Amino acid sequence: MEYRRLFNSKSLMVAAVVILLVVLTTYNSSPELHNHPVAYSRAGTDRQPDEVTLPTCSDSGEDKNCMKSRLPKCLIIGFAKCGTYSLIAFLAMHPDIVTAKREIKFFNENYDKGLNWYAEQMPPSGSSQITIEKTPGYILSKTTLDRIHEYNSSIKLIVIVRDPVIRLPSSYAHQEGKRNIPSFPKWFRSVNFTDRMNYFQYISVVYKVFPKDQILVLCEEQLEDDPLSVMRDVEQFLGIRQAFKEDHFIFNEDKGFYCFNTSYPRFRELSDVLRVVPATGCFSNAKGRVHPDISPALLREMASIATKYNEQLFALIGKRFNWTEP
Ligand SMILES: Nc1ncnc2c1ncn2[C@@H]1O[C@H](COP(=O)(O)OS(=O)(=O)O)[C@@H](OP(=O)(O)O)[C@H]1O
Repeated sequence: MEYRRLFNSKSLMVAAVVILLVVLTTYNSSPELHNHPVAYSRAGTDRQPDEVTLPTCSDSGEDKNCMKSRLPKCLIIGFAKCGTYSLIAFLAMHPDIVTAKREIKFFNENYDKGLNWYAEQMPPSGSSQITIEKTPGYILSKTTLDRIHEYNSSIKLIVIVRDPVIRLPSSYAHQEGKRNIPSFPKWFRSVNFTDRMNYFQYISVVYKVFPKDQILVLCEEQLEDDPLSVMRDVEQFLGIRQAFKEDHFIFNEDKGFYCFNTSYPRFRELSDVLRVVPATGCFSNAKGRVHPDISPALLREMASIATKYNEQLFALIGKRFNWTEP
């Protein structure tokens, strides 16, 4: 009896020590592995990293009903003040698309947090859905684009641009609430306006890092005037079914923009996460601000600076936008 008790307690101790050693070895083997994006993507299987955390199901197969956080297969990488929010919010209505609820800024500002952290920011999705994240700042740095390429070299990228002569007043209107902001002409000369009007310098880098067929360049003016046609372009680009219909969007005379058709079931499902006025289906007042009046002379000056960059852009992407000319 004594002998058996001794044996049991000894084997229990040995088992406990073995378990402890296994746990410690696993933990110490590569403490940064799970936090380092590149290390993570190389570790494990050869698959592209689209299946990371598993909060709501334990099925590792591709069961359609298995909802889990999946990494983005498409990013909206630029440009700020060009309709990026309206674009991603409208896309969220598509049954095959799931969108991150905010700008995650992973590849530029939060890269050290690791790919697991990035995945955790994504809402659950089914295996046939595509997760999209937008951070307009991604396009501004080659390092960021290289990181995206290393993360997933076959990722799809969407860039949305806007008449540069309108984008600058939009940036100004966004800051107008701040105290001591100078008049538009003074503000314009205080910022690096040539840089802000030159989309070509940034988009040409994207074309160097990624193949052409993985890049879609859209324009804000089309999104504003005909959101359905933009949604169709994205459906085609992503290779997903045509689900958007004319009556998904309703032009609101008061707002002066297209808004969601609030009677769509998916709108009601999403309305608490979208920044919209639930009653109208329009975006909040942060979108569609009143722009400052600009003198014809300053407009001409801005347009003549922008025009050479615009021509370079049109040649690069093989399409033209109807933007202000000098
Ligand atoms: N349907 C609809 N409703 C409201 N607003 C619309 C819409 N479509 C495009 N836009 C334009 O989106 C502009 C804001 O761009 P972003 O969302 O990229 O701004 S931000 O960078 O996220 O702050 C915003 O710019 P401003 O008009 O200067 O406010 C809008 O012109």
